[in-house]
Amino acid sequence: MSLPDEVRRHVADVAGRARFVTIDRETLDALEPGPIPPQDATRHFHEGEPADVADYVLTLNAINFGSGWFPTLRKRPDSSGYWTIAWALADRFRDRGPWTPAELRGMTAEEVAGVLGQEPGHHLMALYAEALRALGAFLGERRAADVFAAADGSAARLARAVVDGMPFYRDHGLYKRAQILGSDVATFGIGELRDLDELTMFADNLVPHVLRCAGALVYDEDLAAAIDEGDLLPLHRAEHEIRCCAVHAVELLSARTGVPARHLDAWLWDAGQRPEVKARPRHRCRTVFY
Ligand SMILES: Nc1nc2c(c(CN[C@H]3C=C[C@H](O)[C@@H]3O)cn2[C@@H]2O[C@H](COP(=O)(O)O)[C@@H](O)[C@H]2O)c(=O)[nH]1
Repeated sequence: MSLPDEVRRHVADVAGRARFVTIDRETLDALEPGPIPPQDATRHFHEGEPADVADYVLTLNAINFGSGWFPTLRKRPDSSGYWTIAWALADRFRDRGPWTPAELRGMTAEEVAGVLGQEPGHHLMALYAEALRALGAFLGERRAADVFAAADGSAARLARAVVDGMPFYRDHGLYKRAQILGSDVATFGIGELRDLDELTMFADNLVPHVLRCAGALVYDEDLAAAIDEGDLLPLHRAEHEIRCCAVHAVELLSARTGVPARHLDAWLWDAGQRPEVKARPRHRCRTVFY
C-alpha cells in the first residue's frame, strides 16, 4: 500500500470513531474551492541553480516544523513562523549557498539560530540542528537532487524514503512533512512526479483551523475552550483527531470537487494567512511533525 493510501485509510478510521472532533458534512459539502496562491519569490529561494534550489527545498522541509513554538519566535516583517524560517533560509542560500552534507552533519543550534535570527538557546534551534544533522547523515555524499531522482518520479516513494531515513519524519498515520516534500519538488519546478494527485492534505495546525473557522470541523466544548485559551495540546488523542478529521474532510472535498487534495491544501493554507483567521487561536502542539 502506498504511503498516501495508508494515510487515507488511517484518517478515515480515526474520523469514524472520533470523540472530540466532528465533520459537519452540510457545511463541508457547501465549500467551493478557491484559488491557489502564486509562489513567493522573495521569501522562497527559487532563483538559484536547480541543484541549489533542490537543496533548499529539502533543507527547508527538514526544518518545516515548530508551529507549537512559533508564538515564541522573533518574526520577520509581515511574516508568520513558517515564512520567517523559509525567508531566513532563502537569504542564507543567496549569501552562501547550500550547506554541504558534512556541514549539515556538524550543525549546531548556535549556527541555526544565527541563520534564522533567533536566540541560540531556544529549544526549537536545538531541534532544528538535530533535524539538519540527521539530514546530513541521510544524504551521505548525495545532494537533494539525487534523493529526488532516486524516487523515480513518485512522490509516495520519496515520502517513504525520508520517513525511513529520518526519525523526525515518522508522523505515523499522517506523514505531513514527508508528503508536502513531493508537492514542493513540483511547486519549485525541480522534478517531475507522476503521482502528486495521490497525496493527501498536509496535516499541520493551520488547515484544520481554517476548516474549523468555516464550520466544517466542530470541536467538543472542552477542546475548543482549551484551544481558544491558547493551551498547548499534548500530541495524539484530541490533537490527532483534529488532524485526521481535517485530512479526511479534504479527501471528501476532493472526491466531490475533483480538485486534488494538495491543491485544496494550498488554497486552505493560504486562506489561513488572512488576519481574521489568524486572530482566532488555532491548536498548538510542540512536535517535530508540523
Ligand atoms: N498544510 C500545509 N502546511 C504548511 C504549508 C506551509 C507552506 N508551504 C507552502 C508555501 C508555499 C509553497 O507552495 C509551500 O508548499 C507551511 N505549513 C505548515 O504550517 C505551519 C505554520 O503555519 P504559520 O504559523 O502560519 O507559519 C507549520 O506547521 C508548517 O509546517 C502548506 O502549504 N500546507
